[in-house]
Amino acid sequence: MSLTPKHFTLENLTIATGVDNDRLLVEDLSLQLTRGRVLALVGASGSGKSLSCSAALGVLPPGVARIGGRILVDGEVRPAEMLRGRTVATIMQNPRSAFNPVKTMREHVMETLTAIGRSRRDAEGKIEAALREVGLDEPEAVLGLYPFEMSGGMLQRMMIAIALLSEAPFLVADEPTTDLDVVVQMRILALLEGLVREHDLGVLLVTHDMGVVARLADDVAVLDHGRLVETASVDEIFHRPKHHVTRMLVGAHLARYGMELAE
Ligand SMILES: Nc1ncnc2c1ncn2[C@@H]1O[C@H](COP(=O)(O)OP(=O)(O)OP(=O)(O)O)[C@@H](O)[C@H]1O
Repeated sequence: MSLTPKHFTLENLTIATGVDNDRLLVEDLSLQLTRGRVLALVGASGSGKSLSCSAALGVLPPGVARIGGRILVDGEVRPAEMLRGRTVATIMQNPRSAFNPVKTMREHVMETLTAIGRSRRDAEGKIEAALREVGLDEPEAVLGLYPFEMSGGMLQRMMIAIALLSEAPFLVADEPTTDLDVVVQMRILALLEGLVREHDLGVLLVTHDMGVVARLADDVAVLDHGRLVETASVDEIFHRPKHHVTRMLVGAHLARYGMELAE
């Protein structure tokens, strides 16, 4: 595998649960992330977006298993667990639940770096720069804070800073702005947009918000009941949606602005 991989691929992923894994939750899903591009994964609640992310990160919940498919980096098959944190970083929906309430930000940063086998000495000089880059302007003070001393927006910035420090070329962002108020949402989206460009990140962005898709995504994959029903550029998805689920998602978004989909 090259040191700076270009592609992260989920190939024919099938995820199941139940006795003998007889209930399929995600079926034959193939997606490809490319450096410098944002792929939005959209679909109704329960369509399998989060489980697909978890499978990509090798962290499926107990009782749920990947029963088919593989993960490739630049065409080479890799175990998801080996990639997590090193090749693929993650930011999640509820930043508060992602942090241990009795640990400071510095402890979180150090733990993450240790977990992915990065030298602390190498990273030490980069920590303050990473915090500044995500808009945490007083890094020394922030590193001494506990989660309860920080707002949701600050915690999300911190989670993004930790992802940056891992220097992973790919990022899985599962509903990264859902729990934030609208003003903070806009700021976090602008931050992510800049970081994708600056660090040439390949991003899988899970969202139910087509406004976020319009703002950040280059490409869109639409899931319905665990199956991929449409993949296209963001422009195609908004102007020429084909599948009825895509049409419904885009139509619902336009309706918020008093507009309708052209027939
Ligand atoms: N731990 C679990 N055990 C069994 N079934 C699960 C588990 N987690 C999720 N599921 C089921 O898998 C399907 C997909 O769930 P998933 O959370 O991936 O959907 P989603 O598209 O992310 O939904 P949302 O937008 O509501 O987060 C759903 O039918 C859900 O009930």
